[in-house]
Amino acid sequence: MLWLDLGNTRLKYWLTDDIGQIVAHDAKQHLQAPAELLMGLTDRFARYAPDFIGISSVLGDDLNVKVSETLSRLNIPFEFVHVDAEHALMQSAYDDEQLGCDRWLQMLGAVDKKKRQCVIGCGTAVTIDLIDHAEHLGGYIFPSIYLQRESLFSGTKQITISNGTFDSVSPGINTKDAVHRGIMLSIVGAINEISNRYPNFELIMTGGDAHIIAQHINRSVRMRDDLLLNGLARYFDHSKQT
Ligand SMILES: Nc1ncnc2c1ncn2[C@@H]1O[C@H](COP(=O)(O)OP(=O)(O)O)[C@@H](O)[C@H]1O
Ligand SMILES: CC(C)(COP(=O)(O)O)[C@@H](O)C(=O)NCCC(=O)O
Ligand SMILES: [K+]
Repeated sequence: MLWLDLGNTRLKYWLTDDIGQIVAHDAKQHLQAPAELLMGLTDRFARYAPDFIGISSVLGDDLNVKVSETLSRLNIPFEFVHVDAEHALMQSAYDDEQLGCDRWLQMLGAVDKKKRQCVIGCGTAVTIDLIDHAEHLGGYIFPSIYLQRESLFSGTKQITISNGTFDSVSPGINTKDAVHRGIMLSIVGAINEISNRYPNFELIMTGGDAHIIAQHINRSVRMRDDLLLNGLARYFDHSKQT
């Protein structure tokens, strides 16, 4: 199988064998041209001859059409995931016409009907979703640390910071530190607030920036780099059965 995750910043793919083991995977920035990036990967994909392609995309209809055109050349059946608030594995209170398919799949990949869970996706946006015994209660969307920095840079005259590291949440005594630490505190503070409000929810993190953010969280956090892939596998496994 070939699994594709088209996020706002990166295209990730995983090739798996008959028993679900990953035989190849990668993550690449697509610069809003995922179809062109995929075109360059088709030889590689064809060599593994997957029998099916499952896709999660949050890039919208126009780019999805272009991606479909590129994938059609492979002559391998493919299918985009559609969010279903009434899925057998997880019910959701969220408007399923609006819920991002990556958020939903990450939850589907984590959901356990015996648990209370808080799934934190750290990509182009940071998302925090609450699941109570396989019922999605809803969640929150924040700009990532990088988007927050870009908005300060473009919305102010005296903040000219465009690089630096997010390594602390102590008070800054210069602009560069104040910017990076303030941004990190906004996300860490939100996660701490959620974990105070929902003390019995297990914190689960995934996404490109999960490791940077997790360093500043005092509670134990379960890192799950495989959540979206697991969600894709569960989704298509289920749709084959029904
Ligand atoms: N302006 C930026 N500078 C540096 N890295 C960035 C910037 N914007 C995004 N990134 C990186 O891109 C990655 C996006 O994570 P990922 O989980 O792949 O997100 P998405 O699913 O939204 O594409 C993150 O690791 C983040 O560090
Ligand atoms: C919230 C997101 C931008 C996160 O995307 P990502 O950071 O993974 O690229 C995406 O899931 C999305 O576009 N969602 C639609 C809005 C919603 O979930 O309500
Ligand atoms: K957007």
